[in-house]
Amino acid sequence: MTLVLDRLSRRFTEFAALDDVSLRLAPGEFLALLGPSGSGKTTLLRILAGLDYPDEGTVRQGDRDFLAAGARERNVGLVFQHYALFRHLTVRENVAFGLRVRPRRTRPPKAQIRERVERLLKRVQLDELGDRYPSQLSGGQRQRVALARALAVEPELLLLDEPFGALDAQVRVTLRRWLRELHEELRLTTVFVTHDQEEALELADRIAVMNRGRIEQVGTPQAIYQDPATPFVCEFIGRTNRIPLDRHAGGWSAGRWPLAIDPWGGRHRHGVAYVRPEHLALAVPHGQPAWEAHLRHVYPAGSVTHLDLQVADIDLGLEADVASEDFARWGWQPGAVLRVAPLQLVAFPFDGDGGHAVIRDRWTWRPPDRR
Ligand SMILES: Nc1ncnc2c1ncn2[C@@H]1O[C@H](COP(=O)(O)OP(=O)(O)OP(=O)(O)O)[C@@H](O)[C@H]1O
Repeated sequence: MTLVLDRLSRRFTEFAALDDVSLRLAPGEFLALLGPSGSGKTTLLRILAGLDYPDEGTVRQGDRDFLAAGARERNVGLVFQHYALFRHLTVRENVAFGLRVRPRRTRPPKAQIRERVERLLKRVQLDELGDRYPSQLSGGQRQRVALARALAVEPELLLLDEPFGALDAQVRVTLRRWLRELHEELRLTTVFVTHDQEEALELADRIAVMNRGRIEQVGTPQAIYQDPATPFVCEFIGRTNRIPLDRHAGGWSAGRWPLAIDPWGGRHRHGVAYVRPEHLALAVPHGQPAWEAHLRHVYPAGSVTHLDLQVADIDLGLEADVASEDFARWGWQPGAVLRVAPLQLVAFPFDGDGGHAVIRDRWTWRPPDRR
């Protein structure tokens, strides 16, 4: 049943760790909470787990007041970054722990516990290592044991707080793909906390981007990347170029490059455009509007080449990405002058005193063939 989080706030002394957060969690969905350190991700997860309570707001599951239930009654499985495995118990005993400590009334018979543990060990691909102790396992293996232990109690909600945060990059990638496959098999409602955007983009059905205790945007990974809703999301997800825009008598422009229309009907004077490195055209024909950009550095990175450009006209350095094959064909060398223009962008005007972006006046521009 859908879990409805409504207007949650949590303050620590004067500081709002969560500030008016609302979110719906559909059954079987994999939601990533993504945000920088201190943005409130763990606080939100702890509230769902029953380890902390909000000062304001509700969490409901149908008619049920989710927050009124104790941590045990909520039937959640928890995995943290730092493996909280019992060192003196084997892998098998660790996985069985949550079932063994149940009151007799709800505890399954021994044979059933044994059978469930074996099934789980197979599922997390550790059936050969059941007799080992945690100290005899790699970090990745320990996290899989932690996950098996969380799954053993057959939770309705799985809460994962940076479960792969302490592992090296290669193991992280392997485990995240494995977790996604496991999720597709089990379809457990899952909330996954991470500050690693690649992890969130690859794993999640939807991402909630958090900043300073608030949710900036909730959406599919594609929507978050293609249609960022706020300047924070533009800058936090992926790489981007931030280009100031100004309105003159002749319309809006960034230096010599003009916007085709006035998106804000004359209401604003200044704004900012965000352009991803892959959304810069680099060989705009003469006669079409473009900036002249000096190619300062070239960074080959396999199939893609990153270019570091300097545009004197707007006094900005820009990053551009180009397919390495195309780059080789063009034969540019550092020092070359390229004719550069945005292919698509997201723009926000600033309010009257020029201080804050006006989020509701967000404007996206794509050429017709990219809409
Ligand atoms: N018990 C507490 N007492 C006081 N402040 C707290 C407490 N718990 C969290 N905070 C503060 O609330 C803010 C949000 O913390 P939280 O742990 O939710 O962030 P996070 O997004 O999970 O960060 P990280 O990625 O670093 O774990 C932080 O500024 C933190 O210092």
